Amino acid sequence: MIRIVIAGPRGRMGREAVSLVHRTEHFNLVAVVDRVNEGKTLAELDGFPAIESPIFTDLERCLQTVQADVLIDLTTPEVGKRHAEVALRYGVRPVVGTTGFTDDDLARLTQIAEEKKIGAIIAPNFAIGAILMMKFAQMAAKYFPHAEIIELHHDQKLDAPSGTALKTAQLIQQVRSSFMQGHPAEKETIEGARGALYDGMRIHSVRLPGLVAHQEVIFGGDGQTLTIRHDSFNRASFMSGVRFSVETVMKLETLVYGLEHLIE
Ligand SMILES: NC(=O)C1=CN([C@@H]2O[C@H](COP(=O)(O)OP(=O)(O)OC[C@H]3O[C@@H](n4cnc5c(N)ncnc54)[C@H](O)[C@@H]3O)[C@@H](O)[C@H]2O)C=CC1
Ligand SMILES: O=C(O)C1=N[C@H](C(=O)O)C[C@H](O)C1
Repeated sequence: MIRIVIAGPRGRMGREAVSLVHRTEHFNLVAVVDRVNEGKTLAELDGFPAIESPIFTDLERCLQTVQADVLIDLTTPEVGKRHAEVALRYGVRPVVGTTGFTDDDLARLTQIAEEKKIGAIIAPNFAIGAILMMKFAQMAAKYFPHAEIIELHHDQKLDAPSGTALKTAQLIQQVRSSFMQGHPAEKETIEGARGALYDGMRIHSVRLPGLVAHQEVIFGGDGQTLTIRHDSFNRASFMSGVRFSVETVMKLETLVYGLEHLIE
């Protein structure tokens, strides 16, 4: 039995994760961390099954009160960073889906995980199709070094570019020489027209109601283009990756950033 705390249970992802943990026989939801509702149980909140998991508004107090193995964090960038650090310090393995972490954040958390010799997973995307899309993009970049990333998300998303787009850009960067794409003399007549710049390649972020989570990587070569696209149409698409991460983090002794390191 893996004892789990979920932070952000009332969010779009958090609700799916509560349902996943509830229906998985060897998972036990020992508590949740919410912004409000201290002292209640999940069962008292609208739209949740009859789960008696206590609600805390502070992760430290939660981990001082309940015994947990894994923290699933699905909150906001600032909260997610703080939660991952607190969990590691309490010997609880973080599985973080929250995006918006910088390289410095990842380095600090990696150091703590190594000091504590416990596993942690920070996964910018839990959907298997998105992980394959990133892997295929990295393969393609060896042959097509000119790439632009277009990520498209719902308009309630806080961070831009998405964690997935940043991860994709890093994977492409690893297999191509650094260079600036486009015409050396190009000028934006409206600021931002060419998107964000990551090591010479452009990332474009679309935010619209109706979208969930989508990404296209377009590669250009001599007389041809190649487009690799992934679409998540609902948040259930992320849940097999959350389940896999919870099971896998129990066997790790360091921090892994991205599920592409864990799937064959
Ligand atoms: N890795 C992946 O596959 C995926 C990652 N995400 C990421 O997960 C995060 C959450 O996304 P959504 O569920 O769409 O957002 P959301 O806005 O629906 O949910 C966030 C929840 O966090 C809660 N929260 C805020 N501060 C808190 C605190 N101090 N303690 C406890 N809870 C707190 C909010 O009340 C809210 O319920 C985002 O960073 C998003 O980018 C989203 C989808 C997939
Ligand atoms: O906020 C979201 O919705 C998503 N966030 C993650 C990201 O930033 O890449 C994963 C997925 O794209 C959905």
